[in-house]
Amino acid sequence: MIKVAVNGYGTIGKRVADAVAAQPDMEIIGVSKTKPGAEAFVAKQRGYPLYIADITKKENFEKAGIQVAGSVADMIQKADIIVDATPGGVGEGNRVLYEKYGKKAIWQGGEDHEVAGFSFNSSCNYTEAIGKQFARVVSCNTTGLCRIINLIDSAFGVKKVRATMVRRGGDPGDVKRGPIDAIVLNPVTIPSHHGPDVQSVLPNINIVTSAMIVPTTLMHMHFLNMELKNPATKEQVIELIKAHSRLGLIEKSTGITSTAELKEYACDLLRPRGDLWENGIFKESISVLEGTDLYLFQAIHQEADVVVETVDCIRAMAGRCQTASESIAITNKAVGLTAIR
Ligand SMILES: NC(=O)C1=CN([C@@H]2O[C@H](COP(=O)(O)OP(=O)(O)OC[C@H]3O[C@@H](n4cnc5c(N)ncnc54)[C@H](O)[C@@H]3O)[C@@H](O)[C@H]2O)C=CC1
Ligand SMILES: O=C(OP(=O)(O)O)[C@H](O)COP(=O)(O)O
Repeated sequence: MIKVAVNGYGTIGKRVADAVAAQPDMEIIGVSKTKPGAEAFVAKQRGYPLYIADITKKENFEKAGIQVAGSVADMIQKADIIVDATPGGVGEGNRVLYEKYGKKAIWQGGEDHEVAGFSFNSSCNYTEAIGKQFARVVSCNTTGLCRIINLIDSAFGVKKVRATMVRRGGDPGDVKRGPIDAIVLNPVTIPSHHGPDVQSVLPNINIVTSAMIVPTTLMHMHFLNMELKNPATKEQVIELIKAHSRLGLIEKSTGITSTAELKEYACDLLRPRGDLWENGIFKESISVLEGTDLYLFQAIHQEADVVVETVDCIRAMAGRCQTASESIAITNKAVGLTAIR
């Protein structure tokens, strides 16, 4: 069993912990928090040993009835690999600890590519991660972009991508975030950071992105245009999407034309936490104009899509599966991911 620690048991960390615990070849040896709170109680209920960043705060946890297994340094020493899901910018400072104990570590998309020197997406560069000490799973938006762009590029060649991201303001539990009543250009400059981030995984893709933030918490929405090198038909694109286990297709007959209805659908399908690990591509939006001009809308569940990628990244770095398809199949089966059709 691969011994996995999750440093930072928040929105992403708690999902990664459950996904790892569900795998046949991995186990959670500990998760970490800074303060006692609802997520610490969830960790206790799940039976994950809880470690804390600042051991002098141990009493605060114990007073709240939460047992502390030790410090983050203790946790790291017990693990084969650490998933760092601390808030963006915090994880970079943890690298010295992972180096000190000679451990493998995976960061999330809030950190810069340079923190690991390697950015990961299961469908695009799984084999490059095999045996690596450090990797970064790209952000939720970049993950959603990489999946579809790489698929289309492999089949028809992509000359140029233009994409606009309508980003959720914060996660459902992020009560202090906004905006409450605005569409914020974020960033106001073009290109946004998403294009270069896609290129950290797919260096040969010519891409320009722009982004804004809106007052919603459920999902992001992407508008994508890909100029193709070779002609394609709408039907061919749909067949390719259907064959990809992490690209979901939203049929007209569902009546779903929004993130809210899509999230409700995922909840009604009894996905854990209503998580949509796959891209939600609106079938009706797929259009190929003049043979080489592909357009589509896709919804991305920011809290979920990177979770399954992180599990594959663990398996690749541990050297357990030599191909992406093998690892993706194990991960999907263990969490119960069958892409929506
Ligand atoms: N929330 C999202 O939609 C997505 C987040 N990401 C990335 O995932 C990473 C984590 O983000 P979230 O889960 O949203 O953050 P979060 O704020 O929900 O969770 C972070 C957790 O880390 C803990 N923490 C803070 N400092 C710590 C420290 N020094 N040591 C140990 N634990 C510490 C906090 O108590 C909290 O439980 C970031 O890099 C973010 O950019 C990536 C994709 C989507
Ligand atoms: O990494 C993300 O988005 P991004 O790809 O737009 O940077 C996640 O949705 C987290 O974004 P946040 O930094 O707004 O919490």
